Amino acid sequence: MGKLISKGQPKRDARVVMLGLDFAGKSTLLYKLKSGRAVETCPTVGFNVESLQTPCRVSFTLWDVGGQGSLRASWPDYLEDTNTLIFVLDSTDTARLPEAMAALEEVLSHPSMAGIPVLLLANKQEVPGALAPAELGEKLRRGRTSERNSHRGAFLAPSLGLSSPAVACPAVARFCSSIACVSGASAGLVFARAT
Ligand SMILES: Nc1nc2c(ncn2[C@@H]2O[C@H](COP(=O)(O)OP(=O)(O)OP(=O)(O)O)[C@@H](O)[C@H]2O)c(=O)[nH]1
Ligand SMILES: [Mg+2]
Repeated sequence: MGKLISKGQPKRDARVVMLGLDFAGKSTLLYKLKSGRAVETCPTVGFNVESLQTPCRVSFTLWDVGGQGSLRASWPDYLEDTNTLIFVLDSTDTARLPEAMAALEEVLSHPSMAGIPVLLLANKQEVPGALAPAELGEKLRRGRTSERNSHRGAFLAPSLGLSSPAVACPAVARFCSSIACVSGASAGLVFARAT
C-alpha cells in the first residue's frame, strides 16, 4: 500500500541552494548554467530560481539567493528542505574572506544543514592573482579559533595571513579539515561534503 501511494506521488526535483557574499558570482553562474552564455547581472534582491538538468539528465532546481548583508538574515528560510548547498566564494576577494567565512559558519551551523552535502566553489579562477582552490581551502582551514578568543564571532590574531582580522569559525575549520580538497588548480571546487 505504502508503495502504491509513493508511486502515485510526483517526484520532486532536487533542491540546490546557492549562497555566498554579494558579488561572488552566484547569478552569473546560474544563468551560465541555464543559457550556456555569460549574462550581465544586477545585485540580486530576493532570489532567482531555475530548473536545470545535469548532462546525465538529473533534474534539479537551483536557487540563487541575494548575498548582500541586509539579505543574509533570510538565508535560513532557504535552507529548509534543501538537498544540497553550494557556497560560492570570490577567490579574488581576500579582504572579504573573513566575512565570507563568518557567513559560511552561520550556514553550516544551521540545524537544517545537518547531513546536507555542501560544495564550496572558488569562483573567478581566471582572474590573475585569484587564490587557487587549494590555497583558499588552506586559509579556510587555518581560520580557526584561538585559545584566547574562542568564543564564536571573536576577532582573531592574523590566523588567515590576511590584512583584515579573521573571525572564529569552528564549523568551517572542522568542515575544511575533515575533507580533502577535491580539485586541481584549474577548477573552482574547494571542498565537497557528501552525506
Ligand atoms: N572575472 C570574473 N567575474 C565574474 C565571474 N563570475 C561573476 N563575475 C562578475 O562578478 C560580478 C558579480 O556577479 P553576480 O553574479 O551578480 O554576483 P552575485 O553573487 O549574484 O551577487 P548578489 O546578487 O549581490 O549576491 C559581476 O560583475 C560578474 O560579471 C567569474 O567567474 N570571473
Ligand atoms: Mg545575484
